[in-house]
Amino acid sequence: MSIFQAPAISRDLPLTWDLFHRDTVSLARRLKDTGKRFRGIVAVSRGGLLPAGVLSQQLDVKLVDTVCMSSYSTDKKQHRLRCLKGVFHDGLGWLVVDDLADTGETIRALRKMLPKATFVTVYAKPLGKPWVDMYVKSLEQSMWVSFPWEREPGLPAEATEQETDRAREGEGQGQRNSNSNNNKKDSRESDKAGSAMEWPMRRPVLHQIARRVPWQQRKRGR
Ligand SMILES: O=P(O)(O)OC[C@H]1O[C@H](OP(=O)(O)OP(=O)(O)O)[C@H](O)[C@@H]1O
Repeated sequence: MSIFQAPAISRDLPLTWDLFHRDTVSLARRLKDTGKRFRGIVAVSRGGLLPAGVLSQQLDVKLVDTVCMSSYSTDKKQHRLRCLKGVFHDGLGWLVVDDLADTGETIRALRKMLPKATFVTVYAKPLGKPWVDMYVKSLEQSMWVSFPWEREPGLPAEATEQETDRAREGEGQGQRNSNSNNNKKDSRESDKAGSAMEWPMRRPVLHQIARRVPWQQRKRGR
């Protein structure tokens, strides 16, 4: 497994719904220009759910499935990528959609599951680009992308993760955690113990890939 170097956070990219929508429609137009028709779309949950909805409309593809990926920290400070729900075909004729290819680890893992699929993302960073067939916008590796669905309605695009958490929890419950890295890590570790890990009941976990990137160095600059 590759070891990725630490990208320094230089600036954030706060995306609005409108900009995300326009970028995803651009992706759809480029896909249409290829003349390729897709029998179905696989959204990479969670970030791929939103672009998949837009592409489903734009490309008039009504068959939509998901693969559900989760990454979490281990005691050895490694990061593992786990497939909570996969699909059981080779991807022929399918379009796999995610919001962002950051280190490329997610798409790289999914290419093993769906070797014949076409992989697209709306945004791609340098380490992620080699793993996708098409993307719309290139981002610096150090950028932290704040997607609109990760914030609360009414908060500005520049809202921090802490501001989003406070808005979700309401007044009086105190600040959950002053460190946004820990916020995400906590939620991922709770994923590890959650009931979603029970899927699929009678099949082995499809992909367990060691993530050797220290959390602070990981995608979106978090
Ligand atoms: O190229 P990579 O380094 O693998 O990063 C890209 C992945 O990271 C994000 O998901 P995240 O792990 O934040 O999970 P989420 O979509 O459930 O929030 C994004 O939606 C991609 O799936």
